[in-house]
Amino acid sequence: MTANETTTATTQRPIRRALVSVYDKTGLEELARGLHEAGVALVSTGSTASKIAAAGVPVTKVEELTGFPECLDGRVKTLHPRVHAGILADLRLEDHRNQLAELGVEPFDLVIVNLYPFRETVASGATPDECVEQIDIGGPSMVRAAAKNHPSVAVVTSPARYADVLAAAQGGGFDLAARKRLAAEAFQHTAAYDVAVASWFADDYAAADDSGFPDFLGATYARKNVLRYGENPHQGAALYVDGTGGLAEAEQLHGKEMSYNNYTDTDAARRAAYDHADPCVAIIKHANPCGIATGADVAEAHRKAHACDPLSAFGGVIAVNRPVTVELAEQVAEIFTEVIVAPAYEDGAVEVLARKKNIRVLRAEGAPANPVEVKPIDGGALLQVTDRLQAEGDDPANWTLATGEALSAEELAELAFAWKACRAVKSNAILLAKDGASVGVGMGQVNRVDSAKLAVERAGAERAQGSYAASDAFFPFPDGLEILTAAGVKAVVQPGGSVRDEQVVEAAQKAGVTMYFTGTRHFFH
Ligand SMILES: NC(=O)c1ncn([C@@H]2O[C@H](COP(=O)(O)O)[C@@H](O)[C@H]2O)c1NC=O
Repeated sequence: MTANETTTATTQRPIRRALVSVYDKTGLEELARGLHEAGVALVSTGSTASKIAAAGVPVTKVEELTGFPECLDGRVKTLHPRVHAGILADLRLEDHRNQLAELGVEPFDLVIVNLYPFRETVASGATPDECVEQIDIGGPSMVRAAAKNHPSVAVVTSPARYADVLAAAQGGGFDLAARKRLAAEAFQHTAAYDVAVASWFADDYAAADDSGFPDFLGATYARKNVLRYGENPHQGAALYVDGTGGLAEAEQLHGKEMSYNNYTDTDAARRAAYDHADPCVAIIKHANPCGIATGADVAEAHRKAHACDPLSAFGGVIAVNRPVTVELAEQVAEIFTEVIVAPAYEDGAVEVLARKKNIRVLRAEGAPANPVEVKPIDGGALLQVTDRLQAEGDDPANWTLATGEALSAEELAELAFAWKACRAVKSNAILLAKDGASVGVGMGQVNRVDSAKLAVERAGAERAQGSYAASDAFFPFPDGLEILTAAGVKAVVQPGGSVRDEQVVEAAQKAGVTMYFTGTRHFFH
């Protein structure tokens, strides 16, 4: 016997008696049968006991144990000293063992509980009373008690663990290390459950005020992956999921492991691509677009997006708001690409992409859906409603013509594309577009003049001529706008609202350029 095996054997605790009380009855019959065959005596609540008995497995009802009926519509079943003393006795202590003997209480070695479906009940649109009724009280009490007493008791909260339970029951019980891990899982389970309850109270049922922002912000995340490193190799990093799906739970169909920067860029790419109703492709580098375009199909959108800035698109991250076709896959396979993400892939598309060993191919269903964004700051966090082009000023029907000739419907659609695409660019943002595609992007500059210069330079003289320009916030002076008009843009859209709007309008008028005000801005940092 090795030293390790000796430790395991000495900390193992045989399972002789188990308490089972589960809302989710998945796998219950097999579990009960297996435990019985391993010589484990079962004690159980109401319908759990009925189901075990119906499977032909001997079971003692909790009521027989406590001598007290389950009552108040199930609000009181297991909340009894005969149950909790049996879970909480520290069997390492002679005194506890003696007290149990005096009280005539038998200890439990295993507690298997899963809780009332509170979250699911809230999500179903149930009434407040129905939601309150689904707050489990007895279940978490047993789980927490057993987890606290892990030196003596093993606790299981998920049917996914039943196979381990049966193996342990047949093999001499869980050792201490396993019981500690089970206890850790159990506390995570009850913590997440309580956060869901507390959040519902704070956000919905008993909001402190009508600000729309709860006075308590709770969130629980489960680690999905440890990443190779963070933004830089000297930074450790890991991916956590909140259970709502989205990019964090995307299915990887091919390629190297996702990195921290891959995730942040892919998030930005999806945000950009799903802003458009038509088939759209966004190509992102360092969280900024080097091309966004719509097209009759995704292959056309990709050709147009790539043409915006082929130099920068090298090593980019591509998001598509429709299924990837074989035609698109053939195009992407020609270009060094870090990641492609889409809601689906047509037959054969993944195989084409997989010709490149390293490209990460992800499937993430649906548009990004987080209703709020939380940004950590030193000592706290900022929370804001997610910007999803939901403002009045995002609809061209609500724009004000500040100067120049009104655009035709087709031209207005071009300017509206520029406005939406500009939203995906880090501030200060200027974006020039033509034929439903970005042609020049000026991003992340600390003054709007440099952003305008960058956009014009990237577009080049020919593409800038007759293009449609968008600015994510107002021009504080005419200088930024003048760079665009000098490059020959056809029309400009911007929020307006500067104290010098008059001068800016005058400059556009002088250049003969149409300018619309949206009254809405889209800073993005
Ligand atoms: N009140 C209690 O004493 C109590 N004890 C256990 N429960 C829950 O009752 C459920 C199982 O009940 P049943 O076996 O009747 O289906 C489990 O989800 C368990 O967490 C209780 N219910 C709610 O608090």
